[in-house]
This record gives sequence, C-alpha cells and structure tokens, in this order.
Amino acid sequence: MIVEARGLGFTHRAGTAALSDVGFAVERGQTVGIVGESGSGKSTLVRLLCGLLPGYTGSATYAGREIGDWLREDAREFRSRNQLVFQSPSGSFDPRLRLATSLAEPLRSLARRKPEPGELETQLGEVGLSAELLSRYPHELSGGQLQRMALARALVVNPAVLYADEPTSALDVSVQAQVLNLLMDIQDRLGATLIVVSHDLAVVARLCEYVFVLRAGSVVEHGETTALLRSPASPYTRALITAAESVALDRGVSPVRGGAARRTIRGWRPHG
Ligand SMILES: Nc1ncnc2c1ncn2[C@@H]1O[C@H](COP(=O)(O)OP(=O)(O)OP(=O)(O)O)[C@@H](O)[C@H]1O
Repeated sequence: MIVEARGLGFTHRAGTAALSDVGFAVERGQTVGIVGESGSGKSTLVRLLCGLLPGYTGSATYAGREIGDWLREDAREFRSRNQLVFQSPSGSFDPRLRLATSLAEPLRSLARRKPEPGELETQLGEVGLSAELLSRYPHELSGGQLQRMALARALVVNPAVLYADEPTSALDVSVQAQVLNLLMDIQDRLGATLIVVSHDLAVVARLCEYVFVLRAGSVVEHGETTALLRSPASPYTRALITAAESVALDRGVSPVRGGAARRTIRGWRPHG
C-alpha cells in the first residue's frame, strides 16, 4: 500500500470532529475516489494525507512511514511525493505573479533548484497548454486553462501520489470533461497514484477503479467502483447514486450506473 490509514481521527482547531476511525488503503498506481455529501470529511482526509493537517490520531502512512514522522524528518521529500490540486483554480495562484514564477515555485521550494531550460514549456505541453501562457498572469487565463496550469504545477516535481480535491466542480460543464480526460491521460502516462475527491459520483465512476464512501467522518463502504455502484450495501451510498443519476439525466449524459471503473495502469512509477 502506498497510502494507508487505520483508526484515523482528526478534530479541527474549532473543535469540529471531522474524521473518526477512518480506514483507508490505496495501492501504488491505483485510481481511487473519495465520495460523500458536503461536510462528510473528504477534504479533511486528503489534506491530512497530504501533510497539511498535523495533529491527527491513529495512523496514516505514506510508503509505510507515518506521515507525522515524514513531516518532522523529511517534509520537503514528503511534499514533493504528495501533491494536491484544489477545486478553485483561481484561488490556487498568486494573482501578482506571472505563471512561470508560480509554476517554478515547487521546484524552488521542494527540489531546491531552478527549472532547466525548456522544462516548464514541456510541462505545459503535457497538460495541453501553450508555452506562451507562461508570461501571463492568472486572471488572463480561463478557468479550464488555470486548472490545467494547477495540474502542471503539481506534476512539475514528479509526485508519486496526485490528490485532486473536486478538480472539476468550479468549472463549466463543457470544460469539466476536458479536465477529467486530462486527469485520465496523466494517470495513463505517468502511472502515478491518483486520489480524487468528489461529491459527484459520476466523476468518480468515470475516473476511478476503487471508491471510498465517507459519511460524517467515517468510511461507510468501499470497494471496486463498478461493483459498488451496481450493488451498494448502504442506503447512504444508494442515495448518493440516485442523486448523481438525476443530475446526469438532467445534463443528458449517461447515468452513473453505466460508468465502468477504469483499468489498472501499471507502468513507470515515479519515485520507484
Ligand atoms: N478549517 C476548519 N475549521 C473547522 N472546521 C472545519 C474546517 N474545515 C472543515 N471543517 C469541518 O469539518 C467537517 C468536514 O469538512 P470537510 O470540508 O472535510 O468535508 P467535505 O466532505 O470535504 O465537504 P465539502 O464537500 O462541502 O467540501 C465539517 O463539519 C466542516 O464544517
């Protein structure tokens, strides 16, 4: 397992218990979805697993080592191996900086180096963006372009695990499919582990081979996506499926039950 949690608990400073007794396990190279209604703890879980929320209880490991220990002993290495893309592309970039500067920031702060000549341009090509965008400011890009830019910035340090928290929720429906396709393409090419948070089961059905369902800070059910969608054990999961199906039908796209989990891609692994 590349990421694993046992008996994991977390209480926010304000006193809100966001996670309790969470069990979670992801194999290297897997594409895993975390679904649940608003407030179920999805973002808290991925932020914690990315090392952004210290002070958890129970166990959470990356590559067999406790995340708390990574952060104390080797935080830069941990962060370069675990990258997170947030929901809001515009909020992810400093509006005062040209995108070349923002894109190079993880290299500077985590890998302690400057970009090689042509490196940023190549990275942009990987996410289908033109190199000329490097000299622009965030407000000069569309939401879809900025989300691609956020992906490029996360990938610049070659992470082993890419977390995406509601990667398409802030985008127009027409752009959502492009970003989902890009995520699938990235996973195909890099073989990185991809962990996607979404309140929308249709997104997870499309992208992920395995899914965890969160409710009120606990995992109520998990399993292979296709099997879980076909025969959910809990009424909560059934309700999420029904909600996603009605949204899908409203949008005129295939309902989630028809969505198939993706194949497992086991190619080159960054960070071995
Ligand atoms: N920074 C914070 N301070 C205090 N409480 C928080 C904080 N962030 C989240 N919470 C609380 O923790 C619980 C879980 O929230 P979280 O954002 O992880 O859920 P979520 O499933 O990601 O929800 P959403 O889909 O709405 O983003 C909620 O009760 C929320 O109010």
